[in-house]
Amino acid sequence: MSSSHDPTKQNAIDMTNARAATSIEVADVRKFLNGGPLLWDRRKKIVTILSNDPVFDKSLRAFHSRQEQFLRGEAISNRLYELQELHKWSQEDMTIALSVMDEPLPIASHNITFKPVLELQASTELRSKYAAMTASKGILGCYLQTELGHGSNLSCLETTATYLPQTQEFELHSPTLTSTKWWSGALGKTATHGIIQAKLILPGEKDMGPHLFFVQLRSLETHETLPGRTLGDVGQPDTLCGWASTDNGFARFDHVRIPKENMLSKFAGVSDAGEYVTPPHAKMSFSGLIYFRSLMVTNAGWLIAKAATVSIRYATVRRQGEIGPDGLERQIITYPSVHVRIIPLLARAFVYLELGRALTRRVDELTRDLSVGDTTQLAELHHMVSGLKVLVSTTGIQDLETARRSMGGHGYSAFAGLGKLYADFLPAATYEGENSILEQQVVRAALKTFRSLSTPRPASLSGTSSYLCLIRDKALVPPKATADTWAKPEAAISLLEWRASLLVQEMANTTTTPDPSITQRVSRAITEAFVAARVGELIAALDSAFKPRAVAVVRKVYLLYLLTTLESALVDLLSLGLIIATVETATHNPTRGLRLAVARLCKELLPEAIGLSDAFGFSDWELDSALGVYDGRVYEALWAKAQQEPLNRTDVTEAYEVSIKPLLLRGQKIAGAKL
Ligand SMILES: Cc1cc2nc3c(=O)[nH]c(=O)nc-3n(C[C@H](O)[C@H](O)[C@H](O)COP(=O)(O)OP(=O)(O)OC[C@H]3O[C@@H](n4cnc5c(N)ncnc54)[C@H](O)[C@@H]3O)c2cc1C
Repeated sequence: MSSSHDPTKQNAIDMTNARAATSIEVADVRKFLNGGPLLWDRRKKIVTILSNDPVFDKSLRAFHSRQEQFLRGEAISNRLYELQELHKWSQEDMTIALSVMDEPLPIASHNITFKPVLELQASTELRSKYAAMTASKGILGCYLQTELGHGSNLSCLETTATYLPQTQEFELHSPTLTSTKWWSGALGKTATHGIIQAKLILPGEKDMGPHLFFVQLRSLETHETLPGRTLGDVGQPDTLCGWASTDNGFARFDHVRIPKENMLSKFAGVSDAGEYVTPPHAKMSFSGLIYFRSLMVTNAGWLIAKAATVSIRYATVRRQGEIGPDGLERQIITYPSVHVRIIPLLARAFVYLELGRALTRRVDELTRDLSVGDTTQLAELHHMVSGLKVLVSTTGIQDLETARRSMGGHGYSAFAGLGKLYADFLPAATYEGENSILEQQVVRAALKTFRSLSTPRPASLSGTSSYLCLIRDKALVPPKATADTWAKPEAAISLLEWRASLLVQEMANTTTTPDPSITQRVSRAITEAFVAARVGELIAALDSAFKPRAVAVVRKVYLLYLLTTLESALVDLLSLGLIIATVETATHNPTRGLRLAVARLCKELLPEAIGLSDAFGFSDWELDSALGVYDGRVYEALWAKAQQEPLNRTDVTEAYEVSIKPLLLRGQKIAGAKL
C-alpha cells in the first residue's frame, strides 16, 4: 500500500467513482420512488425548510437525556404546525413533513390513532362537535386500549363504561390495578382527550364487551388532569432508549361521567333506554386498525431504505482486508459476504414503498365505502393489512440490524444513525396488534376460505386468497424448480403461491396435531404470496415507468426481492417438495442454484448500488449518519461527531477526583510500587 495514501481523501474518491459507475437515470428512479415528480419536489422543499430550522437540529440529540428528548419531541410537534401555517402547507405537505421526522412524536398518536378513529367511528354529532378542534390541534388526542393486565386479549379488558339511563351518561371506571390503561402514546403528559376501549355495561349488568368512548383527560385552560382521572408517564420506554421523545402513559378512572353522545356510535350504539344497537358488520371497529397498520408498510419501506443507503455508502468507502488491484485494501462492498447482506435491503425497500402506496389507495377507498355503509372490502383488507404489518415489521427489524452489523464496530456507534432507528422500530412487532396474534387471525381467515372451497358455496378467491385457486383446480400440478426458475419472476411467484396454498392445505389437514410453528409459517407464506403477485404487477408496469436501462436494473431489484423471499422460505419449499434434487445438480444440493442466482444478482447490481440508494433521495439531515454521508467522507464526519461528546469538554473528568483517583491510589498502595 502506498505510504502517501490518504484514506480520508480516498473516501471521497471512492464515493465519486461509485456514483459515476451508476448506469441508471437516478433522477427518474427518485421521482418514481417518491410517488412522482410533484411529490419529490414537495419533499425536497420541505426537507430544506426543516433542515435549516434550529428546532429540527439533530447534531446534539445523541447526548440528550430522556427529559430533553421528550421536550425536543414536543417542540418539534409545535414547530411543524407553526411551519404549516407559515408556509400554508397542505395536508399532503404535512404528511410529507411528518414522514421525514425520525422521532416517534407524541403528536403521532393524535394523527394516526385518535383522529382517524374519531372520524371513522364517531356519530355525526360527536364528529361535528370535535372535528374542527381535532383537525387544528386545538385538542390533542390519544388512544387508550392496552391495560396493565391485558393487551392482545381485548375481550378481557377490565375498564368499564356503565350506561346510566336516568342521566343518559356513561360512567368510566378502572375497578382494579390491572385495569389501568398502560402504554398509550401521548397519554402521559400531552393529550387533552382520549378514545378509550372499555367494556360496555348495560342495565341489568349486561356486559356487551369492549366499545369505544371519547373522554376528556386534561383541562384546556391549565392542562391539569381533570377530577377522577389519574394520569402519568410509564417511564423510559425501553432499555435501548427508543421512543424517548414520546410520553407513553397510564390512566385510571374513578367513576368518571361522560355524556351518552361520547360513545363512538357510528356503528354500534345504545338507545336512550339502554338497549344495544348492533353494528352492521362484526369487524366494523377494525377500520381504525386497518388505517394505522397500512401506514406501517410505507414507513418500513423508508426505514429499510435508510438502512440500505447508510450501509451501502459506508461499505463503498470503507476499505479493509485484502489488497485489491489498485494496491489498496478492498472496499468492503466488494466482498460477496458483505454485499449479499445489504443489496437485498434495496430490494425490500423498493417493494415496500410501492406496496405501501397502493395500500394507502385501497384504505382510502375502504374509508369512502364505509362512510356509505359498504363493508364488502372490510374483512379482506383487514386480513391483508394484518399479514403485511407482521411481514414488514419482522423484516424491517431484521434489516436494520443486518445493516448495522454489516458496518462492524462503527455501526454500533450512535453516530451511525441506525441504532436509534432500530430502537424506535423494535416495538413495531408489538404495537398495533402483537405479531403472533395477528398471524393467528391471518391464518384463521385463510383456513375458513380454504374449507369453503369444498362446500356448495365456496368463497370467491381474490386479493390475499387468490393463491388458493391453485389447489381449487384439481388439474393443476405444483411446479418443480429448475435452473431456469431463478431467472423468471413468474416462476418465482408461482413457487411462492404454491407454497402458501400447500401450507394452508397441510394446516387444514393437521388441525388435531398442529406443529407449533405452522401458524407463523402459514401467515408468512400467505402474505409473501400476496406481495409476490404484486411484485409481478410492478415488473409488468416497469416499461412505462423508466428508460430501458433503468427498466433492466429495477427489474433485477424486484427479481432479487422474489429470490431472497424464496431463499428465506427454503424450509417450506423443500418440505413441500417444491424444490427437489435433480440429477443435473453437481452437488445434489437443490438449493444451490437459488443461492447462486441471488449472489449473481447482487453482483450485477453492485455497480448500481450507490445510484439506487441515492434514488431514495435522502439528505444528510434526514439520514443523520456519519457513516452514510453523501460525499463519503465518513472518517471526518465521525471525528467531528466525537468532538461534540460532552465527556470531551474537559480533559480530566469529574470522575477523576471521586472515583478514578481513589482507585488508582489504592492499587498503587497495594502494589507498594512507584512508577
Ligand atoms: C411503544 C409502544 C407504543 C404503544 N402505544 C399504544 C397506544 O397508543 N395505545 C394502546 O392502547 N396501546 C399501545 N401499546 C400497547 C400495545 O398495543 C400492546 O403492547 C400490544 O397490543 C400487545 O399487548 P401486551 O403488551 O399486553 O402483550 P400480551 O398480550 O400480554 O402478549 C405477550 C405475549 O403473549 C403472547 N400471547 C398473548 N395472547 C396469546 C394467545 N391467545 N395465543 C398465543 N400467544 C399469545 C403474545 O404473542 C406475546 O408474545 C404500545 C406499546 C408499545 C411497546
